[in-house]
Amino acid sequence: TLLFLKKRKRKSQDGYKLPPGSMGWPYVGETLQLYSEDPNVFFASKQKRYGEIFKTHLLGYPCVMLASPEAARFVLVTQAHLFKPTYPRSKERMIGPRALFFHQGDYHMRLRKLVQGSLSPDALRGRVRDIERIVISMLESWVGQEVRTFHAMKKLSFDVGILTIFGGRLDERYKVELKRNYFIVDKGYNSFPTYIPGTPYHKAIQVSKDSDRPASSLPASLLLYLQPVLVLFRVKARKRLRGILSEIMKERRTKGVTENDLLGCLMDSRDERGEHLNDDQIADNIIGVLFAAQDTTASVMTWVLKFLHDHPKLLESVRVRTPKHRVMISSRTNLLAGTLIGPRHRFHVGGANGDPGEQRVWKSTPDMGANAKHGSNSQGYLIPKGWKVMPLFRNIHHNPEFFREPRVFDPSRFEVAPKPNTFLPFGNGVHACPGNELAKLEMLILIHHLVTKYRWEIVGHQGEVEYCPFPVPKHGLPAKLWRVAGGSEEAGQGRPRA
Ligand code: HEM
Repeated sequence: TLLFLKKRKRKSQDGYKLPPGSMGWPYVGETLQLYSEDPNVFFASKQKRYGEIFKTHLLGYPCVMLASPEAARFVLVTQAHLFKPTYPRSKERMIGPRALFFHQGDYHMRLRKLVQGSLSPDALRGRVRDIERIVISMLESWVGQEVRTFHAMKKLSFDVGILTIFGGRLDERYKVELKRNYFIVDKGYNSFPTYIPGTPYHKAIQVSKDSDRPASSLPASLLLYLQPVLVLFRVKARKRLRGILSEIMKERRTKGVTENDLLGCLMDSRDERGEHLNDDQIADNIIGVLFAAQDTTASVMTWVLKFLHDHPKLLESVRVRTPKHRVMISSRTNLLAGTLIGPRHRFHVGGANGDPGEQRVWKSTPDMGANAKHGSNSQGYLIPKGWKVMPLFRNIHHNPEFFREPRVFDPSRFEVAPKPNTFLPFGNGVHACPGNELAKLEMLILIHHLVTKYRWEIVGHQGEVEYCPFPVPKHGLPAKLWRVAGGSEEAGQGRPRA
């Protein structure tokens, strides 16, 4: 049973104690261990050793990790009011402290309603054609070239994010400037800023994974010395993003434009006292949604390409079903993942190899880290005030008790609905993802066009996973794409010669 204690004094009376676990070294705790090994292995080995609730010390904070569905629900839903979402300060600064992720209570609810409204199936109905246009243009620009799938998908989800936020009429020069500055900020956002050899951040700046970013051609040692300059560069890019948003808002106000996109909803909103949101509040939330919409969706779409490629029978059955549902994409937007491709072939959002939602916990947008406001007790353990609490979606999704052979890609597992609270790709409770319908729509449109008009080949050996921090196939899954007529290899131009 889940109880909570208002006062730590009761701890000794009731005999509640801290969960088992290790706090590691003074100050650094177990941070280096987490960052120098596969996070799957790190958390799975802890769970194996200490059970579903364990303590550790990461990034300077004592933490309690929750790998049980009931304990995660306790923090996210039933006792959510006892926990305050927190992020590393560097990330809060990058996104902007007024973004909804960092808040609880009335301000959070007000913003959440606005964001949710502009991402609802009703609002998305008018965006389908534009999303299709973006998807087709991305796929056509890929034909005949080797491209890292993850980067292509990042660009796709960025463009869809811009469409949802600013509608279909944003001036091209604004789009170019937003993209240029956003990707500079993004580069630093997901890295753990340390120069300690062996850590992913250190490796990332030694061997850039990003072929289309200019810094990658610089020698590693020079990059190390350039880090403080790069940080300043990012701060400048964040300021520039804010500046562009001000210009767009000013232009709309001068011209008296009212739009039903996210920016329009935020600009028009008034609270019960008739007060508008100020420009800082609007800007932080726009930048926040851009971040939340990007690597999450891009990493899932990268896995979709990989799994369809690796499972030709699945690809064929998706192709055969898709034309029947083609009309549905343009006429309805209340599609759920799986509707288009049939229940038998539902994708496990988050993939068998990881869970983008949970990656947020440590290194990305909406972090599940929470400060227990009171000493609280989960399944008989004490969570002292000020400790971070992290629901571990990854461990829950990989628990063989809930998902047989969890690491095997087997979409048929979803023919039977998962047990309650065991499958949470979009989170749970008041902070659950308001962009889930858009993400599913975007994926459906991509899958539809991919399987009906294109085939692709993965370049190089692909077995390993890297964390950016979302799990993606190594090097972002380099792949070549070509067109096929009628969706079948035989009828089309066929595989291009190398
Ligand atoms: C496959 C893609 C996606 C996945 C797996 C995903 C997952 C999640 C998860 C797990 C959360 C909850 C985090 C928490 O509880 O703190 C979340 C929150 C959020 N997501 Fe998504 N997301 C995706 C796509 C999107 C998109 C496309 C958008 C917007 C266009 C979006 C906007 C947001 C926002 C604004 C929040 C914060 C909500 C709040 O704090 O109230 N997400 N997402």
